[in-house]
Amino acid sequence: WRPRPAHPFPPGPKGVPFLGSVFEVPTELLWVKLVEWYKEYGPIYSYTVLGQRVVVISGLREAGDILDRMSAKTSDRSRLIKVHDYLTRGKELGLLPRNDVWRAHRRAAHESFNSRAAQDYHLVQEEESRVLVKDLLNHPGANADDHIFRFSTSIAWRASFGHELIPLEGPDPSLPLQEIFKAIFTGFIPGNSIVDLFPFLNPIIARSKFIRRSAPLPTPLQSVRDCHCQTRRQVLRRCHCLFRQVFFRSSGESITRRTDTSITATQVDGTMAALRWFLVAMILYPEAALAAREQLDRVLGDRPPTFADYEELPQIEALVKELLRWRPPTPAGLVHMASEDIIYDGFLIPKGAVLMPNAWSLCRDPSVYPAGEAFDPSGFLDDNGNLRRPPLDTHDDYPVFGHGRRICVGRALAKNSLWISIACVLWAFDIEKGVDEHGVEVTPDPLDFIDHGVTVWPKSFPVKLVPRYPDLADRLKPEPA
Ligand code: HEM
Repeated sequence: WRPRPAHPFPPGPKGVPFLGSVFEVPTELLWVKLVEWYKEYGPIYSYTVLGQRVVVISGLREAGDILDRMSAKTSDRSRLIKVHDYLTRGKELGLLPRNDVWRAHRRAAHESFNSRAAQDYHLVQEEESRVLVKDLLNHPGANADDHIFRFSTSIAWRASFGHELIPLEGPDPSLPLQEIFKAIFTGFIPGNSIVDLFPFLNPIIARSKFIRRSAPLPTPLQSVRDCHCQTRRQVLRRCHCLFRQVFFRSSGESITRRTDTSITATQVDGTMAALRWFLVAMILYPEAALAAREQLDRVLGDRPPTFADYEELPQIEALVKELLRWRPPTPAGLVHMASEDIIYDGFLIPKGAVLMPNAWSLCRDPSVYPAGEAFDPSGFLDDNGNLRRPPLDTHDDYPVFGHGRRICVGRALAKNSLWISIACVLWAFDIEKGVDEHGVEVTPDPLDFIDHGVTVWPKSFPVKLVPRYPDLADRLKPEPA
């Protein structure tokens, strides 16, 4: 028996006794349901799944109040047993509870990826973007998704482990990661695993080798980790990467052993999703591509962009912001957990409640982003064509990277990867509709989503990239020093 709380829980769907909303919460495209409920219950609502209260936050002001300003009480993570205990064996930074181990990992990752440190990866990102353009030029038959995958994993691999560039055709040490990402991210969705729905089963599962063997991950995860361990010592001394930072400046080997694939998984998936949506947006909204291209041509003439051009190309940053707003790669956000009881707007958010920032709705908060469903980067620019001052609670107009003490630690690196690759592709190509195997032109459907667990991608579609310069390959060669 528990005393009736003095404050009510946030309103929301009632579900059925004991089970709550377990039958209403989908295991795929979760945010679609969250948006539907937002329209019915408002920016703060809650539901339960098997006794677990989930509070969904869909307004920027509310997210700022609860997840940023009350971060000391709202930056824990609920324990996802399947992913944390079995798939990643307690080595996923993003899943660690708010304890000293998490703080040490977070510090190490921050040292390596804060906005100043992220500049150390500029050369890698510029090189990778030129390789992306070159590959798109030389392999027009290959699926654009393959190029985007190569680009995203290669940067992640180099930034995290100091690896060499991963070629489009050739040995790719990151391949096992694809399988790992899918399994990890699927496990992130609340209610997606039996052991998380019925935690009392955990002791039985923990003792049963037979049941645990059905978890798909340990072998590839182990092999990827072993690969880092072998190459790490040789490459670390001559590269700039997260592991070097951690290995030589922080608490050493114990942390590197623990951090491994988690950081790579997050960055690859988010960047990949965003670049796929970029191609969709450029085909459906050619006027946005045109505005950015005019600025590129005016500032650069016919040479490819570099980070030195950053200040003079606000159109590109506006485009990146709009891309992440229009199609947030993680539309249901990543959940936090309340570590204390909180009273907010007269409602009780109880200790242990799962806090879910509904990124899809946050990115469409009408008080700040009136463009809603349309793709319009000009909303981020003032009358003089400069970036507008970001409104309160938007994290520089990037609400997509999360909140409070859990805010994405690699956001500077991610933004830079998107900025330089988008600038290079727009400078190099006209992006047009491709044709299917019957020669029929295909218009990508912006509402055809592929659920990849935490991230959501557009369904694969053909795209035609028309080089804007006959001597594009020559123009990509680095200038002689
Ligand atoms: C477009 C690309 C990316 C997107 C959309 C994205 C988004 C996110 C989001 C929504 C979170 C959860 C924040 C929260 O709990 O409030 C997160 C956490 C995290 N991100 Fe990213 N991210 C991206 C790229 C990256 C990159 C490039 C890195 C690493 C270099 C990275 C590393 C992490 C880590 C380690 C966490 C967990 C932080 C913690 O729990 O303390 N992410 N990211």
